[in-house]
Amino acid sequence: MARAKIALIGAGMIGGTLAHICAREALGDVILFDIAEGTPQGKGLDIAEATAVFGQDVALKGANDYADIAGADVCIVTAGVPRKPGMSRDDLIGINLKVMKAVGEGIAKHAPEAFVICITNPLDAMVWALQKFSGLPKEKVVGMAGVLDSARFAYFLAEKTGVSVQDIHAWTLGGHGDDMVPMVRHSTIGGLPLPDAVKAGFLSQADLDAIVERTRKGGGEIVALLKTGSAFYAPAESAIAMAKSYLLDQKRVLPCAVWVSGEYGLSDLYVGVPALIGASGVEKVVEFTTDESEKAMLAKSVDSVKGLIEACKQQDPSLA
Ligand SMILES: NC(=O)C1=CN([C@@H]2O[C@H](COP(=O)(O)OP(=O)(O)OC[C@H]3O[C@@H](n4cnc5c(N)ncnc54)[C@H](O)[C@@H]3O)[C@@H](O)[C@H]2O)C=CC1
Ligand SMILES: O=C([O-])CC(=O)C(=O)O
Repeated sequence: MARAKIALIGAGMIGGTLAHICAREALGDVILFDIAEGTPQGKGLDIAEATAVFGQDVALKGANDYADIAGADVCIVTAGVPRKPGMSRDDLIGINLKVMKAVGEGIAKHAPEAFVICITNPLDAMVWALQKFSGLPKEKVVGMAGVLDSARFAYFLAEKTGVSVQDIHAWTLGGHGDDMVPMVRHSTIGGLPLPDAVKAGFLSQADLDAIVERTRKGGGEIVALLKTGSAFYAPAESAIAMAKSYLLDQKRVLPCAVWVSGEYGLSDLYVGVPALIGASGVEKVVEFTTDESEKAMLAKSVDSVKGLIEACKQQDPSLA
């Protein structure tokens, strides 16, 4: 079988990391696309030279022309700008919405059959705009945030309790902002829902509350440390998990920003929910039971996403 073709739109910190993982895992041949001349070519060549060390026969190519993404099976979009300390993700709309227009049109023209994973922030609004600008089927355009948010939640729980990250399953719902909803009742340590894990003495309620808060602000914590940009290793790994589920038809259930049509009482927007990803793209949305407090938190998070979508429509009336 021919190798898959993976187009990385944006060859910055996350794009370069994605290319490295794609090559090491031989997920497919990689096109690194960027508007910056030399950056995608340089990163592509650097990683291509590394393939002779780790022994994978994959091709990597840098490009500044959308024609090079032709026929891509997967496009992972990180084009745009990241935030710096003192900024919120929402402050990026002005620049990144314009980038999504160019990227959406490029993908529509050259890779309309691709499964598209958007990472650019503010995530829920940018994936919504990317789907509109590209006109690709909604089940083939998804946003990466929940895999990252729930990975942070799981890691903090593992760090606090000493239990292997492999036996912690954490879930978050909602938009990728500080009011995201870590799902305490549905997340488990060794199979125990977190309230039971507290009763069993794995961690205290105060520890759990602090971890929920730290998860919500996890992106900002890294921005404050790095000072020049935002997280890139964990975001890249998270998008790779989604790409693999599509390419290998793994049918994993992963928290992703997907188009909702009635699930959780929501419709006509992109928001983070558990989604089954297989060869057809988003094949199913999994609906957790939600109690009154979870419903209220989700509603607040969704309101933030709706506000961002309104801001996009005001900036670009073609989206209205
Ligand atoms: N959804 C999530 O969970 C996360 C989202 N992000 C977001 O991902 C985005 C990328 O982050 P990084 O890779 O760290 O940024 P970066 O600045 O290292 O890379 C962005 C790249 O996009 C390129 N670019 C800018 N305009 C472009 C255009 N019109 N067409 C093609 N390429 C273009 C730039 O030249 C640059 O190489 C940011 O918006 C950031 O906020 C970052 C972490 C997590
Ligand atoms: O916080 C940021 O700006 C980048 C991001 O979305 C994350 O790391 O969760």
